[in-house]
Amino acid sequence: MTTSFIEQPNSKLWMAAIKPPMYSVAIIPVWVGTAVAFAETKMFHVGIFSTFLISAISLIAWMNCSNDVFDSETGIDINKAHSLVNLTGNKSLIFWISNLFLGLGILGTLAIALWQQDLTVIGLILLGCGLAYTYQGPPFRLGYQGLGEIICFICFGPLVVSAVYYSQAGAWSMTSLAASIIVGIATSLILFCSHFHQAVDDLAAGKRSPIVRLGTKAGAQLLPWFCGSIYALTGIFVVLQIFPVWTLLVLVTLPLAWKLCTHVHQNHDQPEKVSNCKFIAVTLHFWSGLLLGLGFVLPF
Ligand SMILES: C/C(=C\COP(=O)(O)OP(=O)(O)O)CCC[C@H](C)CCC[C@H](C)CCCC(C)C
Ligand SMILES: O=C(O)C1=CC(=O)c2ccccc2C1=O
Repeated sequence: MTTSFIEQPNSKLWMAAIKPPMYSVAIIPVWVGTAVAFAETKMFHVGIFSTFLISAISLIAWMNCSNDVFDSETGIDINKAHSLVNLTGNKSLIFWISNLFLGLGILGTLAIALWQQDLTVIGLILLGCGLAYTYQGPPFRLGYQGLGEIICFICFGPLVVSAVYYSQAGAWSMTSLAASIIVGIATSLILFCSHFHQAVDDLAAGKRSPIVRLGTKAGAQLLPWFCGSIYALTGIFVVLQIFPVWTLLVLVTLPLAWKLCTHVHQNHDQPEKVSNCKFIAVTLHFWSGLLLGLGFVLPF
């Protein structure tokens, strides 16, 4: 079961509701897309980089606030003390705050489009926002059908990394597409891990997450393949000379991936023990993304 309403102090619940570590999922695609663009064009537009970073953070805030609003309508968050809607008791306030973040995120990317005199970036981000809405918003709620990981991969991988690359270089790149696959997988891994401790509540609320569909044991067995694909693909892209050899720095995160897989393997059916695996996945995503980007920038 998820956290009960009486177990934790309010400040802890607010931190859990705001989810500060989760904002690294906004930073990494912007960093990697920009690093690949710098490696290929030797140019770096600091204004576009900073604007993209602020927009991406606003869009994650939109996703997280609106997630609590939409989940309050299905009853799935009834036991979730760290829901912003449950904490404030004011769904419409959280709804309007989420819209404010969405507006900020879109305005930022619009500014980049105007800067570039090209609507490509705003087009890609609007597509990402539309897909993100289908994950949790009515009438779609595709996350409830177990499609969240695929949506997450497309949005945080090819869509956003390509948009960031384009915002810097004004063109497309095979290397950026290859890098986006790694970022997309590492981000979907976070969402996948976030379902282990919620399997019982999700099943009761009719949410067929991949862990509800597979069971926690099969989910734990799938995890090493999921993590392994990050390293295997990086190696393949280096051998194919799509990535510089320095991107093998990603291998430094292997102990973290090992920690994640063994922790989930041992505790997959114990919600209170496995619940922190999402944050191990966030750490893995952050360091693998940081080192991947560094691998592109270091040769200069
Ligand atoms: C809110 C998300 C996951 C949480 O879902 P869940 O309902 O399981 O959570 P709780 O258990 O805490 O209730 C994130 C889902 C991500 C989504 C599939 C894709 C988001 C796309 C971005 C908005 C696109 C822009 C990204 C930016 C970096 C430019
Ligand atoms: O609250 C969560 O579980 C998640 C929030 C979030 O913004 C995100 C973004 C990208 C991948 C996964 C997740 C979450 O799991």
